[in-house]
Amino acid sequence: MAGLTVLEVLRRLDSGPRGLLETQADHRLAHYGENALPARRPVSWPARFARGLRDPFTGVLLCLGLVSAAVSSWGTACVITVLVLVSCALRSRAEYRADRSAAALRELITTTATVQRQAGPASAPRTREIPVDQLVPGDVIRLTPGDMVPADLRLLRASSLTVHQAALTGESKPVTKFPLDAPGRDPLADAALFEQPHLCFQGSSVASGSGTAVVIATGAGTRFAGAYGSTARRRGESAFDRSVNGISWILIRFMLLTPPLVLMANAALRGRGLETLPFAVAVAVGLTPEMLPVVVTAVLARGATILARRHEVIVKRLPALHDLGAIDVLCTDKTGTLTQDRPVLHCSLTPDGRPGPEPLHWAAVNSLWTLQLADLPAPDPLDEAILDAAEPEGYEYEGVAALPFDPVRRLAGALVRRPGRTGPHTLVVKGAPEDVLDRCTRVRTAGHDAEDTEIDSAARQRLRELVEAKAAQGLRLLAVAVTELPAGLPAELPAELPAGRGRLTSADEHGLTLTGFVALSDALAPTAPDALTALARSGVAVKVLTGDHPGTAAAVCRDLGLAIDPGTVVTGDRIAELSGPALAELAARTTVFARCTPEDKARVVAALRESGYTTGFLGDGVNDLPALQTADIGLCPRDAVHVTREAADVVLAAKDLTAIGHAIAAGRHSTGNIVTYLRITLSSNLGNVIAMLAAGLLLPFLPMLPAQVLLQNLCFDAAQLTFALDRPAPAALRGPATLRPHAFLRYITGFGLLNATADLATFAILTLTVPGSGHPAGQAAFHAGWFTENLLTQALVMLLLRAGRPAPAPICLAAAALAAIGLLLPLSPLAPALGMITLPGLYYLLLASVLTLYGAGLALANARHQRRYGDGSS
Ligand SMILES: Nc1ncnc2c1ncn2[C@@H]1O[C@H](COP(=O)(O)OP(=O)(O)OP(=O)(O)O)[C@@H](O)[C@H]1O
Ligand SMILES: [Mg+2]
Repeated sequence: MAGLTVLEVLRRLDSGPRGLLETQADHRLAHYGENALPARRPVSWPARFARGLRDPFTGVLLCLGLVSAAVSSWGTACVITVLVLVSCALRSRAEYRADRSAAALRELITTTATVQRQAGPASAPRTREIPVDQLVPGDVIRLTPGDMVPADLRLLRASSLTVHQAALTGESKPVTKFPLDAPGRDPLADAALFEQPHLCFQGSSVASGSGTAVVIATGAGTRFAGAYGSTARRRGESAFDRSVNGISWILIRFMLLTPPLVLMANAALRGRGLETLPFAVAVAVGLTPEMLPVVVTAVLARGATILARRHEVIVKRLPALHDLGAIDVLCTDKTGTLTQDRPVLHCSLTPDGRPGPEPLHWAAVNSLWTLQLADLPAPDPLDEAILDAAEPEGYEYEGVAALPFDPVRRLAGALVRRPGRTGPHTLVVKGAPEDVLDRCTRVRTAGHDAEDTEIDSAARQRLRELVEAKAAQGLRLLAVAVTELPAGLPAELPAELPAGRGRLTSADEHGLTLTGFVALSDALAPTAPDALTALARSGVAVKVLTGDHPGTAAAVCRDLGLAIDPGTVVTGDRIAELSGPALAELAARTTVFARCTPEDKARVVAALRESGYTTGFLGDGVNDLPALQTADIGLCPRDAVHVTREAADVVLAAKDLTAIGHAIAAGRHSTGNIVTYLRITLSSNLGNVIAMLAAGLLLPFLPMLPAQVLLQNLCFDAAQLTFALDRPAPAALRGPATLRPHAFLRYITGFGLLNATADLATFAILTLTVPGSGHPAGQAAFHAGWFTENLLTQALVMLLLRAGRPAPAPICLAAAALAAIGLLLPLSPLAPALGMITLPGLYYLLLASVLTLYGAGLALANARHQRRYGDGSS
C-alpha cells in the first residue's frame, strides 16, 4: 500500500478521514483478531513448559539421558527424564504465579491509543482512548509525543512529527515523518520501506510533534511482527547474564567434559571399558545443579510476587529483579519523576526583571496555537500552566503555523496573525532561556512606550544573571520572544507540502525580540526525599539527568537533600564534547547533569555502564527513552508516557518513589538466595565428584552404583528447593548484590575440596570397618556407608554454609529429612533393592567423629570467609 494515494488507501481499507463506525470496528476485531504481537500474547501452559525445555541445563541433561538410553541404561534414562519433567513443571508454575500476581497491576498501565470513531453513519466522529490491542485496520488514530506507534500506519496529517525507529532500523536519532498524497511520484519512493516518510511502523514511537494516521496493518500483519517476531532488546549483556548465566555456562562446559574424562581415566588406569559409561553419565548428572533454573525462577518469581503485592511494583521480566539487586548507580530525570510535573505560574517578568503581563500574554498565545495547530489531544503541563494563568487573549489571534516543542531544540514556535488584518504575521517563540536568547537580537523594554533596543553584550550578561538568579530559586524559566514575518511567505505554501519542510521552519526562529520570561514552580514529589535518602543508605549512588536549567536542577537537588556544589553541575554541551574514558570519568564523579538532550542522557548512562557500573535509569518522558533503553534496568513511574512504560523493565504502579528502595532490596534478597543455593549445591556436588573420581580410580569396584548416585542427587535437589524460601544475611542487603563468577568458582573449589576430604576420610574408615571389598556384600556395605555419609554432609552444608541468621524452618526440615533418609534407607527393607546392606555400629561411631571434624572445619572456614568478604554475595 506504500505507493497508493491517501484516497486509494482509505478506499481499500473501507475507511474515511472521519474514522470507522463502532460496529465496523467490532466486526473487524472479530475478523483480524487483537492487535498484539505474537510474542506478547499470553503464554499458554504447554508453551511455557516447552520454553523450559530449551534451557541449556535441560538440554545437557537430555543429552545425558539419550546417551544412557543408547547403552540401554534404562534406570538412569528414566531418572533423568523425571528430573527434566519435574524441573520444567516447577519452573512454569513459578513463572505463571508471578505473572498472575502482577496481572491486576498491569491492567492499570495498559497502553492505549487515541482513536477516532463514529457511533453511527450520521454522527460526528469522537476521539477516545482504547487499549491498543483493540485497534483494527482502517482505524484513524492520533499520535502525540511519547506514544507507541501501535500498528503500521499511513499518515493523513502531521505537524513536525518525528519518530524513533531504533528498534526497526538501529538508527538512534528520531526521523521526520510527513504525509505524502501520491508517494509513487515522490523521489523518496525507492528508499527502504522504514525510511518512507509517510509510513509509521509498529515498534517505533513518537519523539516529537503530532499526527493523524490510518491503521493499515495490525498484530501479526505488521512489518515488525514479520521481521522480528519478538521484541528482543539489543542492550547487550545484562547483570543477570554476567552472573547467573556466566556460572551456568562454566558448569555446562564442565558437565560436558566429565563423562569422557571419567571414561578415559577408568580405561587408562583400571582397564575398564564402556561398561563404566552409565557411571560416567551419573557423575556428570551429579555435578549438575539440575534445579538451578527452578530455584532461580522460583526465587525471582517469589520476589516479584511479593513486590507486586506489597509495594505495587511490576517487574516485567523476571531477570530484571536480579539486576535491580545489582544496581549501584541510579540515574533519574527530574521533571515528573522527582518533581510532580504540575507546574504553576510563579511570575511573568519583563527583561529588566520587573513583573509585567506581556511575556505571559505571548507565552499563552504560543501555547494555545502550538496546541491547536499541532493537533495535540492534551497540552504539555508547562503549556497547561501557562494557559491556566493567562487571560484568554490568545483568541484575538489566529494561528497560521506551528513548530511544536521538541526536547532537542528546547523551543516551541507559533506563527499567528490578527484576523481580518493584513500585514506581517507574528512569530512567537518560547523555550529554554539560553536557546531563546541565542536567537534574540533585540529586547523589548516594558511599559506603554514599549520600544525595542539592540541587545549588547552587557545586556546579554544582565539577562543571563537574571535567569541564573531565578533558576537558583528552583523556578523553571521560559523565555518568550517575538518577531514579524512577512505574510504570504513560507507559511502559506500549498498544504500538501509537509509541515517543517518549506512551511514554517526552525530557520525562521532568528532575529527575535525578547519580551521577557515566565517563571513556573513545580513542587517536589512528596516521597522523593525519603526515597533518595533510603537509596543513599543502601549504597546506591543517585545521579540526576535533566533537560532543565543547571540552576533549577541544583536548587531542586538541594531541596531533595542531595549534597552538591553549585559549580559541579555538568551541562549537555560538555557531555557532547567528550567521549570514551574522559566521559566515563566525568560521569562517575558528577551528580547533576543539566540541559541534557535525550541523547546526552543516554550517553551518560552508556559511559557509566562501560566503566563497570550496573546502572538503573528512572524516567517518565519521551526525552528519557534512549537512556532508559541503554541502562541495565529501566524504571518508570506509573504516569510515564506510553513508550517509556513499554520500554521499562520495572514500573512503579503506586505514586511512591520509596518503592524503588524496596524493589532494590527485593532484588538483593533474591540474588542472595540464589548465591546461597549455588554455593551449597555446587560445593557439595563438586566435592562428591572429586571423591567419586578418586575412589573410582583407587578402588577395584565402582564407588557408587549409578542408581545410587542419581537417588542421592534427587534427594539433594528436592531439599535444595527450599532455598527459594531463605532469608539472606542482613549484610547481603546492605550493598549491591553481584555474583562474580571467578571469585565464586574459587569459593566452591575450596569448599568442594573440604567436602572431598570428608569423603576420603569416610573411605578410609569404611576400609577399616567393612572388610572384604572383593565380595558383593562388602561392596554393598561400602556403597551404603558412603550414601549415608553423603546425605549427612549435605544436611550439614545446608545448615552451616549459609551466611548470618539461623536457617528458616523449611530449610531445617529439609536438612533433617536428608539426614533421616541417609541414616534410615540402608537399614530399611528397600536397601537390598538399591544395592545396600546394614553397616556395623563401629562405622557410625567413626563417622560421627569425621562429621564433627568436618562440621567444625566448615563453620570455621565459613566464618573466615564472612569476615573477609562480609556479605552474602561472592
Ligand atoms: N512546552 C514547552 N514549550 C517551550 N519550552 C519548553 C516546553 N517544555 C519544556 N521546555 C523547555 O525545554 C527544556 C527541556 O525540556 P525537557 O522536556 O527536555 O526536560 P525537562 O522537562 O525540563 O526535565 P526532565 O528531563 O527532568 O524531565 C525545559 O527545561 C524548558 O526550558
Ligand atoms: Mg521528565
